[in-house]
Amino acid sequence: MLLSEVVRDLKYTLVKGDLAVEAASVAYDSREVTPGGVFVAIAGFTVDGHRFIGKAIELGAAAIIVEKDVSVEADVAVLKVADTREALARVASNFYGRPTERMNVIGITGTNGKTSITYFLKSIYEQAGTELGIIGTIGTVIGDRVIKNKNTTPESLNLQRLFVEMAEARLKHCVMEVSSHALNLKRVAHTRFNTAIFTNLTPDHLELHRTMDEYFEAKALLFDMAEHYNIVNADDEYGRVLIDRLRDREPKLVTYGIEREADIYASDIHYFADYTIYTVNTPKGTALIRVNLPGAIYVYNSLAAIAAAYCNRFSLQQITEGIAAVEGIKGRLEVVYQDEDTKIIVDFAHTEDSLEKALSAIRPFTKGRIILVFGVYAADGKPGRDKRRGMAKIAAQYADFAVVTSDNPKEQDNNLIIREIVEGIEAYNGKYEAIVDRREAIAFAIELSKKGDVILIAGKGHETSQVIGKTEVPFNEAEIVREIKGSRGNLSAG
Ligand SMILES: CC(=O)N[C@H]1[C@@H](OP(=O)(O)OP(=O)(O)OC[C@H]2O[C@@H](n3ccc(=O)[nH]c3=O)[C@H](O)[C@@H]2O)O[C@H](CO)[C@@H](O)[C@@H]1O[C@H](C)C(=O)N[C@@H](C)C(=O)N[C@H](CCC(=O)O)C(=O)O
Ligand SMILES: Nc1ncnc2c1ncn2[C@@H]1O[C@H](COP(=O)(O)OP(=O)(O)OP(=O)(O)O)[C@@H](O)[C@H]1O
Repeated sequence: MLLSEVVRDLKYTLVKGDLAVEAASVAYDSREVTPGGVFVAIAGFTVDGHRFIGKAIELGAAAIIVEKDVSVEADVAVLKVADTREALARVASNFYGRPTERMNVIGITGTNGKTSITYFLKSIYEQAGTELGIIGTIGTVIGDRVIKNKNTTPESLNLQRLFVEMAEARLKHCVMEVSSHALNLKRVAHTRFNTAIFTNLTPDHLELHRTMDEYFEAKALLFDMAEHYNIVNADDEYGRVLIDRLRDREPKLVTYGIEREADIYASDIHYFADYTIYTVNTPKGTALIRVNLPGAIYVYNSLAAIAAAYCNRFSLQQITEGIAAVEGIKGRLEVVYQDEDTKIIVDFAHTEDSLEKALSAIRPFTKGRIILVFGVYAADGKPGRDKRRGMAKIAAQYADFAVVTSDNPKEQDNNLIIREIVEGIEAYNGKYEAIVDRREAIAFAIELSKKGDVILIAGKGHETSQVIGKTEVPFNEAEIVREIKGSRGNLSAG
């Protein structure tokens, strides 16, 4: 493709060189530049990509896109733009032939529930005989293939490439999780969304966004991008702020909820230990829904998926069958062990709100105690301390006993993290034991449990490794539970 085509609709100043050259590839990492490629220099959080222009030229770059003044002697084209992250998204979309112009893309943002919604939607599409690709925390799913993503929402260049892979696999529909980081860092700029969904907003990622309002404004960006529908949770405080902003505006606003008036809402909800039954009310009629996951959170998540499917013209029968066909979601209140005495559940809850919701979903069906095994990963500083304190408070108030352990301590001081959590639990008179090694902590909880108790292992969900320092060590909680339990009992999942 000619460089002039690659930079179509990009606002730039041509500092040197000309655009009538072939552009063989695009890279935002100098180490990935190939001969004849375009290198986009990004000033990152750790290093400044402009420092690696020399390296990119050594590897054969034909063009460089920068946002700073640079001096380049080599015979390459240099284009200066206002924001290279935005430029990367434009160039990536052009280079891959603007794939989302021929695709139906549904974007989901919000603190919790995004992954679950992608799986409910995939199932509805499948029941109706249509394939839906997924991009999110669990990876990119294209048919039977799961590709690991470095980020929940990949960098624009990787993202546009994934859309092309979906198109090559003849997928015309994609649902993706859109993180607030991605919106701020322009990873989804120049992606065309048909529908946008807002789940909820509770404290998380405050090390990057600083305040809840900043965090909200980052999420809100998605709702200026969707072309046909904006779907918003009417029961969420920030959802209602968004609704006020989006009402009487294009695209069409569709609300969902349980408590407040909404276009699509649940009534007659009956909660059971492993599933929930409710009536969904839509402008086109009602239907009985069975969700094979417990708790109000999965009523909300399934409602969001139903709203998106409704907007995309699926029938109530297809919707009902699709939701019922989801037997469970990896690491989401997943029962990894059950016998007549104990139930052991693994869940991805890693924020204050999600931990509270996960514990609340389990409580009504627990005859004995809830023993919670958890740690908190959060960087140092006030947002990190607040998160540890907040989750400790929930543990003290909603669990009967907490085994405090490590999550993904990364390069943080694990003992300090655990000490801060323990202080938080003590402040609310909670019962606890602190065991740094997560496997030992799980073993301790199992040893401690008595007939009727439920063990909730929270924080890592579907993840199969633990990051300690810079090392990623294998850590599969379902397998670990099975090993500890040996051949006793009856494994129900994993
Ligand atoms: C804090 C953050 O968001 N960092 C993201 C950012 O990295 P960065 O700015 O630190 O990059 P950097 O290392 O400073 O490098 C700057 C530039 O120089 C380039 N470089 C670097 C070295 C070199 O030799 N040559 C070279 O060209 C790099 O490729 C890069 O383009 O840009 C990278 C490329 O897009 C991202 O992969 C990276 O995500 C990191 C891995 C991350 O952990 N991000 C998290 C916070 C995140 O984005 N999370 C959200 C939400 C998750 C959730 O749902 O909870 C997500 O969407 O994943
Ligand atoms: N609607 C909800 N409201 C609050 N908490 C929820 C909701 N849905 C799920 N959760 C809790 O949050 C955890 C993460 O859920 P899920 O993976 O669906 O969210 P997510 O938005 O994809 O999160 P992340 O971006 O961190 O991957 C679940 O394991 C559960 O404990």
